[in-house]
Amino acid sequence: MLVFNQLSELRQWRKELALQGKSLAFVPTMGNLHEGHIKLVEEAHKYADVVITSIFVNPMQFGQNEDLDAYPRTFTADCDKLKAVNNHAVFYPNAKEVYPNGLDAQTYVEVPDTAHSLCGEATQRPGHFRGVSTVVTKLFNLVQPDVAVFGEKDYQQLRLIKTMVADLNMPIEIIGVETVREESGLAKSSRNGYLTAQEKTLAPALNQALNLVKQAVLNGSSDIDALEKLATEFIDEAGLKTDYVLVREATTMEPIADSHKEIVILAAAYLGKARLLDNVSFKR
Ligand SMILES: Nc1ncnc2c1ncn2[C@@H]1O[C@H](COP(=O)(O)OP(=O)(O)OP(=O)(O)O)[C@@H](O)[C@H]1O
Ligand SMILES: CC(C)(CO)[C@@H](O)C(=O)[O-]
Ligand code: BAL
Repeated sequence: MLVFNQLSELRQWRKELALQGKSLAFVPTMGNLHEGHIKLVEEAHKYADVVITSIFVNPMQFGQNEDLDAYPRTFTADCDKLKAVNNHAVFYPNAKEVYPNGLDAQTYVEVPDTAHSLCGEATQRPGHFRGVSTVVTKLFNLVQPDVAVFGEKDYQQLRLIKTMVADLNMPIEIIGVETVREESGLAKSSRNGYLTAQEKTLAPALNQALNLVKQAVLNGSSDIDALEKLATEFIDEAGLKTDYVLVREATTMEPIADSHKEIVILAAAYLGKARLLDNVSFKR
């Protein structure tokens, strides 16, 4: 498996691939890989001749009091996992090369609706989505993939990338992959590593709450405020602290109307040192 630290090495390799007429699929990650990431790599193989994964803990998407320094960095173990699924190349740049003019550079990418108005993220993680759209644009410029693969676990992120790629005419197909879960229903996530054994037994309540609301919507419940409140109470009573529960139209993520058939329920909650995210989407 090839490992590129330097942007110049990556660019040279990319040119050679193009000359060979090979297509390229890209899996962006922040490392500390688990079965969710590995599923993305396996899916990526279905769409292109060659698969490249990036490992980059992007400073721009972390808030001031977030876990940038504590974020788990496990490069050697990550490479072993990637080799085992025939990932061809790893892009592992340093922050100075990705941000040559620092984090206060004048140019950034923002998808305003997602960055500012959705799902409480604007209040809980200001600047987070601007950091994601900016770094994903940089990574796309560097890697120049034909296809890029993202997890549905980060539902708003996936919607944001799809909107950005369409708005900016980026010639990249975006593939979403279903969330990989523990047997308990808990969505796999790098930050689950922050949970104690005791907290891990509480964490599945987030997914249980989503399924409760899903079932109620399928049974014809239309009092969305009451359903969001019910789920919030369920999560809080289990010992987590709800950030938000929102029942939305699946593509636009607007509040739902009777005409909407595709629904997503999004939730985030704090537990110990972790902030857990989950969602379920379905047709009614
Ligand atoms: N359980 C999962 N199933 C499928 N895809 C996932 C899962 N967890 C993460 N991904 C996807 O992997 C990609 C990289 O995510 P990232 O490296 O941030 O991992 P993470 O587990 O989401 O980490 P964190 O706990 O920091 O949110 C993203 O596209 C993300 O949606
Ligand atoms: C897409 C991403 C790699 C950008 O840093 C990150 O937000 C993630 O891991 O989901
Ligand atoms: N998986 C999303 C990356 C983040 O929370 O910063």
